[in-house]
Amino acid sequence: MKTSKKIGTETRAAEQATTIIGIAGGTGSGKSTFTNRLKRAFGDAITVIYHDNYYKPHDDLTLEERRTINYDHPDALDTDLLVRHLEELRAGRAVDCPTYDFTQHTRAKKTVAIQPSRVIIVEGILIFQDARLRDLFDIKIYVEADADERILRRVARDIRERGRSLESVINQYLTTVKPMHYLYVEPTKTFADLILNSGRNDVAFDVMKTKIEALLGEG
Ligand SMILES: Nc1ncnc2c1ncn2[C@@H]1O[C@H](COP(=O)(O)OP(=O)(O)O)[C@@H](O)[C@H]1O
Ligand SMILES: Nc1ccn([C@@H]2O[C@H](COP(=O)(O)O)[C@@H](O)[C@H]2O)c(=O)n1
Repeated sequence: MKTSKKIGTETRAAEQATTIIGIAGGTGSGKSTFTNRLKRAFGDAITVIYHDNYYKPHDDLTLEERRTINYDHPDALDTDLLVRHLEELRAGRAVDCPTYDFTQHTRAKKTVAIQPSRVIIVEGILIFQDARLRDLFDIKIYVEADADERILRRVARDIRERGRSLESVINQYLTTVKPMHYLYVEPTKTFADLILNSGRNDVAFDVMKTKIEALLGEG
C-alpha cells in the first residue's frame, strides 16, 4: 500500500502492492488464534510469518542454560532477519523462514519456504516494539485480553504443546514474561490501528476478512 505511485490516472504500483498486517498482543492473548483463522479462510492467497520463528538459536548453550534465557526481551529475537525477509517478500521474492522448537528452546533444523503474496500477516508479542517493523506495517492490530486469562491459557498451552511443567511456566511468567510484558509489549498498544477484544471475536474476524478480500480483489 505504501509504495503506490500515481502514473497518469492509473495507479499501476498499487495494483502490484503488498499489504503487510501486523498482529501483536501479549502472550496468550489470542494472536495465533486470530491469525490462523484468517490463514484458514484464505489459504495460499495470503502469507503468514510468526516472529516466534525468529528467536535466536543459542546452540552454543546447554538445554539447562537455554531454559534460563529471557525470551520476552527484544534482544532474544533476530528481528534484523525478519525485517530483511519482509523486504524480500514485499519485493516479490520467496524467503527461507527459520522454524523454532519450543521444547528445546532453539531453532529447529528445517526451514520453510515462504512465498510472497498480496497480503502478508506478521504475528508476535514484540512486533510493534521495533520501529523498522512498525514502518513496514500498513495495518497494525493489537489483540487484548486480561492478564489472568492470558496466563491461564499459557499454562494450559505450554504444558500441552511446548513441553513445559506447571512450575516452569509459573517461574518464567513471574521472573521475565510479566515484567517484560509491561515494559515492552503493553506500551506498544498505542501504535495499533485496531484493538481487538479477544482473538475469538467474530465481528473482528469478519471485518478483517472483508478487508483482505478487498485487498485481494475478491470484494
Ligand atoms: N478467547 C479465548 N477464549 C478461550 N481460549 C482462548 C481464546 N483465545 C485463545 N484461546 C486459547 O488460548 C491459547 C493461547 O492462544 P494463542 O492464540 O496461541 O495466543 P497467542 O498467540 O497470543 O500467544 C490457545 O490454546 C487458544 O486456543
Ligand atoms: N524458548 C522459548 C521462546 C519463547 N518463549 C515464550 O514464547 C512467548 C511468545 O509466544 P506466544 O505464542 O505466547 O505469543 C514469550 O512470552 C516467551 O516467553 C518460551 O517460553 N520459550
